[in-house]
Amino acid sequence: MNLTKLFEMQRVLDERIVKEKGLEGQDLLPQKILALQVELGECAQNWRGFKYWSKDQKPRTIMEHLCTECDGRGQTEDRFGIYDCEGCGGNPVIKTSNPLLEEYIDCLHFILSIGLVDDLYENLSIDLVSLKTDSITKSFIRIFNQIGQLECDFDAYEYQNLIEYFLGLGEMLGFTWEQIEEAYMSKNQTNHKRQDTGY
Ligand SMILES: O=c1ccn([C@H]2C[C@H](O)[C@@H](COP(=O)(O)OP(=O)(O)OP(=O)(O)O)O2)c(=O)[nH]1
Repeated sequence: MNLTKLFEMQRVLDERIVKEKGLEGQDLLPQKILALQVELGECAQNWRGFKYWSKDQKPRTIMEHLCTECDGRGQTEDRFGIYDCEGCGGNPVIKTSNPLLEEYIDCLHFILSIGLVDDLYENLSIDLVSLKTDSITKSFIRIFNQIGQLECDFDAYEYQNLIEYFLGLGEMLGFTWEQIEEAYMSKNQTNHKRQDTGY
């Protein structure tokens, strides 16, 4: 797991956002902390395993995106007959995505971004481990607590704990490091494209 490369990519993205939004010199740490809490909540929402009151506790790991030209029917119709849709050629599922992984990756962006504040990440120990608890629910709670703890004591010790519990959560959710890295690269690129198009 090479976090150095991800920190460098995150730095480029963050500096670009700050420049393009005219936020130079502003302390964005509170916003980043809250953004991480929100994304972590969205990640839990897509995991769903804590919803003991519901029959539907299945993680949202596959979402089908349907062709908009035929509204997912695969076919179009006119007065002469029914034809395969020109947009999708009759295969209306144009892509699938993994909402749970995507929310985890948004969290990773903000965790890296927080580590870049005051160069906190430079004091991380080289041997990062992944820390687990005895359930995914408790890992989510642990990470929420750890974010609060880091907000009180903004130091490398609390930051390292946050990363290590977050890495442990990724494993407990079934993600490999290769999957996480690839998804990070892809979302990082999307975030750049958003800046290109004035998001
Ligand atoms: O300084 C920043 C600010 C944002 N991001 C990234 C993190 C995350 O990948 C994305 C913001 O989250 P999301 O993609 O969910 O955007 P949103 O604007 O919150 O989405 P929505 O409009 O769906 O609420 O921007 C950074 O990397 N650095």
